[in-house]
Amino acid sequence: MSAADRIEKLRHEIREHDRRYYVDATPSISDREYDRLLDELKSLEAEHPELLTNDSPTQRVAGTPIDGFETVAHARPMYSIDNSYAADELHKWADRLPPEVDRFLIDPKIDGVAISLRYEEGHLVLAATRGDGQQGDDVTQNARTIRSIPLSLDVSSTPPPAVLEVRGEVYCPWQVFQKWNEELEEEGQQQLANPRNATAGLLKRHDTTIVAKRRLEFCVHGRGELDGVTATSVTEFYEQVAEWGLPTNPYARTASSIDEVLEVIDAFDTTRHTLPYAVDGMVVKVDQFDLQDELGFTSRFPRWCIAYKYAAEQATTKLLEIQWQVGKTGKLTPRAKLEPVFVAGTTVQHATLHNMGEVLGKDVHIGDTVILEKAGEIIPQVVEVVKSERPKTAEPAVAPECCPECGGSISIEYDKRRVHDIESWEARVERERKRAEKNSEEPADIPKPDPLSGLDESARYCMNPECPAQFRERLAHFAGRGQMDIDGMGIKVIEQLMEADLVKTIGDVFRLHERRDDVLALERMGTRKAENLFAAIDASKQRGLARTLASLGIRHVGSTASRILAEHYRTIDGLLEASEEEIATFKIGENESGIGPEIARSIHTFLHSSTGAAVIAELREVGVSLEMPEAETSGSAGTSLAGKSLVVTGTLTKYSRKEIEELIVQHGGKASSSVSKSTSYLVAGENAGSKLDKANSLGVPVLSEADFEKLITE
Ligand SMILES: NC(=O)c1ccc[n+]([C@@H]2O[C@H](COP(=O)([O-])OP(=O)(O)OC[C@H]3O[C@@H](n4cnc5c(N)ncnc54)[C@H](O)[C@@H]3O)[C@@H](O)[C@H]2O)c1
Ligand SMILES: [Zn+2]
Repeated sequence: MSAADRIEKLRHEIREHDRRYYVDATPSISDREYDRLLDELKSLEAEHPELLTNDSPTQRVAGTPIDGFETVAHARPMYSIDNSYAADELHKWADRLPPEVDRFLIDPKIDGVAISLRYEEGHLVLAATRGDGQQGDDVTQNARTIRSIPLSLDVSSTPPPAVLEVRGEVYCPWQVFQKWNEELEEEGQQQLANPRNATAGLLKRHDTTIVAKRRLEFCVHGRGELDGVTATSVTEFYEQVAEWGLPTNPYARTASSIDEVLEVIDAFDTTRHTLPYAVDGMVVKVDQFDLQDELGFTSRFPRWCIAYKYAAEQATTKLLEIQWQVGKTGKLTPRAKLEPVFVAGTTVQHATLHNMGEVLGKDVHIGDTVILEKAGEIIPQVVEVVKSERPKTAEPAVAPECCPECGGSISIEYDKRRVHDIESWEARVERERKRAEKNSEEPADIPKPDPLSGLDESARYCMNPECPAQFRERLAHFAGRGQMDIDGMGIKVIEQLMEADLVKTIGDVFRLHERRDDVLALERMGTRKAENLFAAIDASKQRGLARTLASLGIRHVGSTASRILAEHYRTIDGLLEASEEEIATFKIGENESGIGPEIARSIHTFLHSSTGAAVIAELREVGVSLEMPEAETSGSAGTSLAGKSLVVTGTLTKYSRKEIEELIVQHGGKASSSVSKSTSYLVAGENAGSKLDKANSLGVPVLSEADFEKLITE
């Protein structure tokens, strides 16, 4: 292949990865692999400067604004940061700086999403994502739900500047990330690769209540347009914004030479593993603003700033076997069994391979030497196969043609995007033909997508409804923590119960006490343990509709969806009467419920299938509660303000501005800064001024603090 062709191919591939990464938040390759492609392109372009074009991915900040959000131009562009992986790269960077630079600021590189916050006269007026660096998406409504982003600045010690634009990182703390992934797993959905994808995916959601639920955090790390800010260095700037109530990273340090910088970086490699959020490197900045301004920017990066990325911890080991595990929905997941190896603090013996498409894509053979990586991810990943070390006897991986546990038949799913591309091809060609005809042009060539192949396989399912492996996994889920919470019914006991033919259906669990002697006859059971088990089973009958639904392991119907459904329909009969369409479209106040067609189809199909009907009948018969207790509402504060837009003005006695605005959001409302016809209420405190006049003239209802409290406690 000629250099020109290779360059074109790389650019095409990189753009495709950029789209997956920045727009869809579902990357298909690791960052390391991506960086390798970009490096190859960079060096080819360096060898062939005549082929360099300014639309090359090496020449611009990647990312594009997303459909459905308003696009906003940044007052000052938002750049990416040049990366380095080794000490000598940092030295090289420092060698190019003017000699006056004698102070660096180093702060942790939190692995989240860059955002710009604009405060005018102390009030948050705009939150925007980086987008392509020149233009981003207006995500103000989503940003307002993040608790560490003040809606107005704290001006008790320093008055606010006319304009304060801070740049910073929105991120998803480990705890939130883990809980979220557990929920996805429970719902049989694809898990999130890392906290950064989680954050990126969430910020582009249109439903602020979903965003509010996940508790993202924010931390300042840079500046945009400023008017009336006196800081002359990053250090001073951080101090100043902290006074206004904006969070900065407590681990920011200064150093006066690159050697000192490297010491800070080294020391932090240990600390970072103890933090409640993901840190993948350190960012080194020239501290003084005047020197930063003098240095300026390249097309993609500031010259006064560089990121040092810690190497993801990797290890090399041998892949012994591929095991196919059957999940509760029948999904078969390939898992690599490995020669035990120590990586990032733990001994690893297994790594996930996700699906057959990925196994084929990585060309995994049994007996291969593989490189494992534990980057931000908790579960180690097989990054690549070392082909040069492949033994002659190595066998290519094959997917099972039937369920490895029950022999049941298999159904295969393919990458949805590819299926769509293929199915829509003719229509796209036709559309282009019509468009061209109208403009009397030649239609552009829309290449026919390749047919589906094994590489596109995204999942494999055992279709046998009586598959014992599926039942075992379903039962473990049913009895598990957060679902029916049946203490003493772990996987081992479940296996024993199934083996002794004591439990063949979920209803059997609740009839176990009728077979006391058989239960007592199980190995390692004993009277005490059995009594505890019976008591736990009995107690679980009162968990209520939401938890019972979630415990059934219906695809896409996890704890969140179950709670929303239970709160809306109150009883199983209410839910049984609802049509699929009704379930997909009912509203909470004026808001979307968050259920949507996919969940609706799944729950409706289940409830009206013979299996589903049988499960419900059994649960009723044994006395499991299938109602939502009256007193119980959702974990969030409530939905009394759902779909309402509120403006707060004047001085309040009980709440700060930030507190009341948080309350509004917690109760499902929107806190806006200006009164218009669409404002639902104006909450007015002492000395309310022009906003009160405007509300009165527009006929917007005005609430006192007490009225407001009544509204949210109703
Ligand atoms: N896997 C894929 O398909 C794929 C595709 C595209 C990009 N990527 C990856 O994305 C990365 C490029 O993304 P990028 O342009 O956002 O660059 P980056 O993540 O390497 O670094 C720049 C970002 O760091 C953030 N940051 C965090 N803490 C900071 C601090 N204290 N000070 C300043 N900034 C801080 C800012 O948001 C800034 O935008 C590369 O590592 C690449 O591997 C992967
Ligand atoms: Zn099976």
